[in-house]
Amino acid sequence: MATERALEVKGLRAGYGAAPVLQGVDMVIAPGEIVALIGRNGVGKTTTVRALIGLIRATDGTISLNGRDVTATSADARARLGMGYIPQGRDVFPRMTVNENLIVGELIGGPSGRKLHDFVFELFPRLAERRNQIAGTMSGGEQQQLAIGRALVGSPDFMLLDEPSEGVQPSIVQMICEALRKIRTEIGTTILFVEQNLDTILSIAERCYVMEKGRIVSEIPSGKVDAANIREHLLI
Ligand SMILES: Nc1ncnc2c1ncn2[C@@H]1O[C@H](COP(=O)(O)OP(=O)(O)OP(=O)(O)O)[C@@H](O)[C@H]1O
Repeated sequence: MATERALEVKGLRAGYGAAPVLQGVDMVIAPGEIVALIGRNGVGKTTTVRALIGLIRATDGTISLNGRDVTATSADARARLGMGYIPQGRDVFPRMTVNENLIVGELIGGPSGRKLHDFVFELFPRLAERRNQIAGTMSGGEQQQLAIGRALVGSPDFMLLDEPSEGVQPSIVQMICEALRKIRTEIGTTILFVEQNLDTILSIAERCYVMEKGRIVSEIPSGKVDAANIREHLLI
């Protein structure tokens, strides 16, 4: 039976070595929601995403994906259970072509990955034109599109993006926002993204979690996501 909780995080604590960063993070995201994680610099947004996908270990608390406790599983296992991750700074394979990057992503997605390969080219026609180009020679915006495409062909139920608009020119940011909306509408993917760019948040977030000092301190609910409510949480 489908769960009403794509992601449920309870009392999550994590950090780097002896330095705790997350001090008990709680969040619940419904299937198909698009949620922004916002907050000032250094409050722990990237650390939250890295703990959710399993790149750093939880020292306490639980993470459940579609009702299944994944707290103790590896990043690789979480990817196979449906978590797709687009890190800050893109991180595509720079010496491979666009096509080769997508084929590597398909290894996680299995048979449905191949169909999504074509969908990626529909979402991002620029990638279709440049399918044989070496990824490292493309612009930052094109590499961001490819990073999203590579995660998408892994056929994730749940996508996590860390500052997808960072270093990307505004016209491409709009295209990326449209693509994320389309991914949700056409495939039903749940999306959590860390973002500092007000326009991007206003364009796609249905709800926001506000983070301070390693905790979620408030939520901007659906219908209240506007510039006045968000701006105060974005200042450095
Ligand atoms: N690899 C690391 N080793 C040790 N401390 C780290 C490491 N990465 C981040 N930190 C520290 O963890 C805290 C939270 O950092 P994090 O990157 O999660 O914040 P953030 O909210 O994403 O900030 P920003 O908006 O600047 O990216 C900061 O104090 C940071 O210095």
